Amino acid sequence: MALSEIASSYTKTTQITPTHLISPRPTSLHHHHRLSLRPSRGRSRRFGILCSVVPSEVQAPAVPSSAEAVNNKKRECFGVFCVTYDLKAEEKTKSWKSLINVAVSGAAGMISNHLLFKLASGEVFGPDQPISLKLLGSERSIQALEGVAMELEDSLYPLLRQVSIGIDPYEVFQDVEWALLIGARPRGPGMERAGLLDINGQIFAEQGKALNAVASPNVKVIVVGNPCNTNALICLKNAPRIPAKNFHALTRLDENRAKCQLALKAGVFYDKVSNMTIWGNHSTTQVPDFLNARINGKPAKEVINDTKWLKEDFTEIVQKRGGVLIQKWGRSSAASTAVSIVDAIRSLTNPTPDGDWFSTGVYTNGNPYGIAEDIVYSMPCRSKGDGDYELATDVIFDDFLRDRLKKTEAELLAEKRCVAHLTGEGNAFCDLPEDTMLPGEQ
Ligand SMILES: NC(=O)C1=CN([C@@H]2O[C@H](COP(=O)(O)OP(=O)(O)OC[C@H]3O[C@@H](n4cnc5c(N)ncnc54)[C@H](OP(=O)(O)O)[C@@H]3O)[C@@H](O)[C@H]2O)C=CC1
Ligand SMILES: O=C([O-])CC(=O)C(=O)O
Repeated sequence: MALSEIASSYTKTTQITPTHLISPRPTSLHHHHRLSLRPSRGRSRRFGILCSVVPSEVQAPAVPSSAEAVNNKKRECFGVFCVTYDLKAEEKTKSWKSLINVAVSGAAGMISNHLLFKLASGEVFGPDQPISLKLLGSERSIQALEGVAMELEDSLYPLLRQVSIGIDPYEVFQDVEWALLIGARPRGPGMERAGLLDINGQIFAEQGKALNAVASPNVKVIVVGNPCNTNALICLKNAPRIPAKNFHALTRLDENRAKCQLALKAGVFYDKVSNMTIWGNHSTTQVPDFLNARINGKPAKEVINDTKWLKEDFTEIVQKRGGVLIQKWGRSSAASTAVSIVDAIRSLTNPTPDGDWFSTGVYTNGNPYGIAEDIVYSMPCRSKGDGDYELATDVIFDDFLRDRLKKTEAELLAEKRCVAHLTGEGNAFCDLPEDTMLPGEQ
């Protein structure tokens, strides 16, 4: 069924005024006060049109001044999210699945600005999958998050049943079935890689603890914020209740970039490229595997027949694509990263086409490739479409590939030693190789 059909298939039936559901906007005084405090629990704001049907999650509003009260009376809920729809009365929505809760951190950032609208449209989880978006921000971004929620409102997505915003992961991650962890501090001038690992590691340690405490027990977690492999490792180590297998570091953008380059070189459209593995770290040591990649079902090496280009140019182009883009755009890939997050989710929620596989950074725990255990390393995976995956075993290796796999493994092991204080493994010891860089750094 087309989304437009679904949209026209139900009617607004009830106007409600849930004064108890949405806290008043903070005054600048409130805001200033909050800046000096650790974010407290109970402060997420709901923008959902379903807000009327989940009374167990209501929260008490802050006590406003009388002037504020008058003001808030007029704007106690955000337009369309103050209206509820009578889903039960509508025949077509009966075929919808039950609501899923999806958390997005860094929700006011650039990647999220593309991703959220894809999630809300149905293109990610399907046209019969209503969705609740739970947006995690910070004191810095709370106003911007309201703006994001307003834009979501104005988009009139029929499947978007609820939007809530908050700054406390323990609240935002409540019952989430997917957590897309995008927010992370960018590396500033003069900041050591070790410093970046520590600062972002602390964010992901806290978010891991929060997921452990309140998320759905089988939540799937995709870590995007860099350095994403080690952030994912920190996150899963802080969430022992959740299977380690459920944590992913996003390397799908690298896979997509690699497919594009092979297609360009071979003079084919990129849908002809399959079995594209990115091995290892989402960094400049990542290994885009041209040995196992296929073009029109044939080994890429046979179709391209230029080993020098594959070993040197192709590998480096993919490793540094993010940096070149930053030089052109003045900021890192946002739209294509959002697309690759969609691809990553869809690869786990749809069966992998026969013979093909996809790349994702996963926890190494009994892998058949001889890669060190207990790190998050990107590998070739297949899914039945149930959210889970298995490692592909029909993979070949040669000396060049083995050598590269070791190098990216060494980098990840060094990153792991550097964050031992955040994974519960003792004192950190940072001896990062000098060439350790994000794809966006050059
Ligand atoms: N794995 C991959 O393939 C890719 C990963 N990335 C990574 O994704 C992340 C997000 O990128 P993008 O959306 O473009 O970035 P933006 O700068 O647009 O947004 C990042 C968000 O991170 C949050 N943040 C958390 N902690 C801090 C902090 N200490 N200082 C500043 N901001 C902070 C901010 O949100 P708030 O204030 O709400 O916390 C901000 O909105 C980055 O780490 C980037 O390197 C980017 C491209 C590809
Ligand atoms: O380094 C960055 O922030 C951007 C990045 O990961 C990429 O483009 O692959």
